[in-house]
Amino acid sequence: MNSLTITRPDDWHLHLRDGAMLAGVLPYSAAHFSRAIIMPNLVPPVVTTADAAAYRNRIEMALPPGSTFQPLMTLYLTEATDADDVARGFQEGVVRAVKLYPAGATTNSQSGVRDIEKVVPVLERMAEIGMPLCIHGEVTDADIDIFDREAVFIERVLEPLRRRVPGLRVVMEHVTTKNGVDYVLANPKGLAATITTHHLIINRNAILAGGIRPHYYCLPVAKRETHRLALRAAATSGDARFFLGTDSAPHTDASKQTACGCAGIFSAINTMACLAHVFEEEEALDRLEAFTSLNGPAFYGLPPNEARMHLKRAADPIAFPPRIETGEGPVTVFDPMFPIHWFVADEAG
Ligand SMILES: NC(=O)N[C@@H](CC(=O)O)C(=O)O
Ligand SMILES: [Zn+2]
Ligand SMILES: [Zn+2]
Repeated sequence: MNSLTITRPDDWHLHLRDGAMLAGVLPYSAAHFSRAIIMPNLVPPVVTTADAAAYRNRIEMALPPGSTFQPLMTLYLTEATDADDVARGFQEGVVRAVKLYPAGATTNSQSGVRDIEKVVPVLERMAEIGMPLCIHGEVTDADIDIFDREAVFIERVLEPLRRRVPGLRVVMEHVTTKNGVDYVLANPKGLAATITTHHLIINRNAILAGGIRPHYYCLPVAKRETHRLALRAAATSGDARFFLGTDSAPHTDASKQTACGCAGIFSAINTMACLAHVFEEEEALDRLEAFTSLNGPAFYGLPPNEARMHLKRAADPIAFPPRIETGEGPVTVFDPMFPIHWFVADEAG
């Protein structure tokens, strides 16, 4: 197959940052995606509906002229989050979901939640009104091995939390393990997971074998091959509980290529091309649309986009830029380590 037409995709997990970085990266997401769930881990984080409305406005101001890209806003859950503010934001359509970061789990998560009991009233309110909770599912205990943190989180935090607040709709963000996939498969109601492009492509060897490669370091960290294969099977299965969240997370090269580099992979530019490659490899091109364009809207209670996207396969590999320039400095683009022949034939403005 050399071309494919799908419903225009959405990105259900995206970091756009703010200021000069926002201006530098936003056009790439807006060129391919109609909507995206925007992560709230700014400094300081997006914690109130007013913060979310102001951030949405800054995103809209940074859009290329004529773009119809729609940012779907989230709130960063803290132990001081006000349930009334959350409910108001959801009912007014300003806020689509709340994001739970365990304190210290990832980039800018210092204000995250330490004691789940403290946020139970907010979670109960969300369950009542049908508002989804997006979770960065890793424990932060120093004595838990970094490669085990997702699996341990499911057992120790996620399962008890879901029992404590039945009816809460949960998205396990960027699942990276077979444990995560199996947990979703075993729980038919109110649970879904996003999967990133890069976790379908790299395993942990990409970061560590033959030299340390900071541009493959992200959180949750890529795991061993068996996990990558489980993620591929889930993403290409067509199962409505799995959908795309690129977790495109730009950091400048200076902040990644250093003794203590930031976690995050910037993939907005070539995500759709990489995904077409992966789904072709898995003989599942007919299920790409479910993963990128249908399952996410269904979970979030939104209609799929009316617009279409045309993907084409070129005879020669596509030359994606190795990095982009932003007002904050260069940002390296995800390199899948294989030639990509697919490209998006109709980029939006
Ligand atoms: N994924 C990452 O490695 N980094 C994200 C944070 C996150 O999604 O955990 C970031 O904001 O840089
Ligand atoms: Zn995360
Ligand atoms: Zn993220």
